[in-house]
Amino acid sequence: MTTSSIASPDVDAEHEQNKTPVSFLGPFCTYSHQATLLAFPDTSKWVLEPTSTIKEVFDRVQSGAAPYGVVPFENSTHGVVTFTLDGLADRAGEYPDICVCGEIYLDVHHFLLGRRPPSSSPESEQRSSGRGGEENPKGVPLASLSHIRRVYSHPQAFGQTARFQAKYLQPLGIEFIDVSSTSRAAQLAAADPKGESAAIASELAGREAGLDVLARWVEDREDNTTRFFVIRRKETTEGGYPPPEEEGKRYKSLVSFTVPHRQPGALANVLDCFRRRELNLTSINSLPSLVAPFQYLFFVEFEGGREDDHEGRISGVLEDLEKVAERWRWLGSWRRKR
Ligand SMILES: O=C(O)C(=O)C[C@]1(C(=O)O)C=C[C@@H](O)C=C1
Repeated sequence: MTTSSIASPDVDAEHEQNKTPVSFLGPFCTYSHQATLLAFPDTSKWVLEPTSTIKEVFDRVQSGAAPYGVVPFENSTHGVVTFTLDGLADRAGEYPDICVCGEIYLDVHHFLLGRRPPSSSPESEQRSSGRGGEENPKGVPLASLSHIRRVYSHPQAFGQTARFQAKYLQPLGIEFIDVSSTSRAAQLAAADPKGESAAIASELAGREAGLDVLARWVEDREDNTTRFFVIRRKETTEGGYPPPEEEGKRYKSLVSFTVPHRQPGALANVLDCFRRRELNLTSINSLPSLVAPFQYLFFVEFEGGREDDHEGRISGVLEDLEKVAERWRWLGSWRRKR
């Protein structure tokens, strides 16, 4: 993917009107943008609309302003993305019509981006051996960082690069500043006239902002991957997502529920419904229910979908849930990608 193909979409207004909007956390070149392009690659059909927050993606999908949205759900290194879990939890009743209809996996490699120190030239860049031992090493600074005073990034990206920060940034007394996305972080670093700011963001975001690469592949693990959900309003078929596919017909589904708080074994009873129907669980998450302190809303994701429920196991488990959960909500099923 080149920066020009991703960051300078076709802006012919008349053309855009005939396309179906898809919302994602912007500005352009965020990881969310890159994931959105994987699921909605046909730019003659979809218009990709950046938002400032993940909440705004939920807002636009619920209101119908955008039939689809793409939101990061979990990262293989740092875990669940709480902003997205918040939207799916819908504890204020704002998103009654939102469900999940797809998933996307994106390999995430973070870069430290900023301005090279004034005295440095590419030739004088440090060439010490990093991961892999190649000429342009991974996970180590490529130039002195002594002029950097602050680093901007999204909290998830900070969480995925803790080892690099501890080894190379914290000893310099650098300040870490959370911002709404990694591309926003790159913009803020680029706007610093003194060149004392850096960002942890994608290579694309750095190129788009005109920043130098100060270190590449600074994530704690090379297999760092983020899984995104495609969300839509229930019943939306606009634009025909997901496209019909020959393969990949296996499904996953998501439900949320609360359990009677004072009843011993109440959570085990719900999980047992899935065991008895031989439905394999793929993730479990929880958030405070906000009904009373220390009561939780749970999310269970499992293999199988309403679309391929030939043996009635999904409809069966939902009937069982009705009996043992206090409240529950169907959040959708989609074709699994891995
Ligand atoms: O800031 C971005 O680039 C995003 O798209 C957000 C986000 C996230 O919230 O997980 C997406 C993927 C990476 O895990 C880091 C950040």
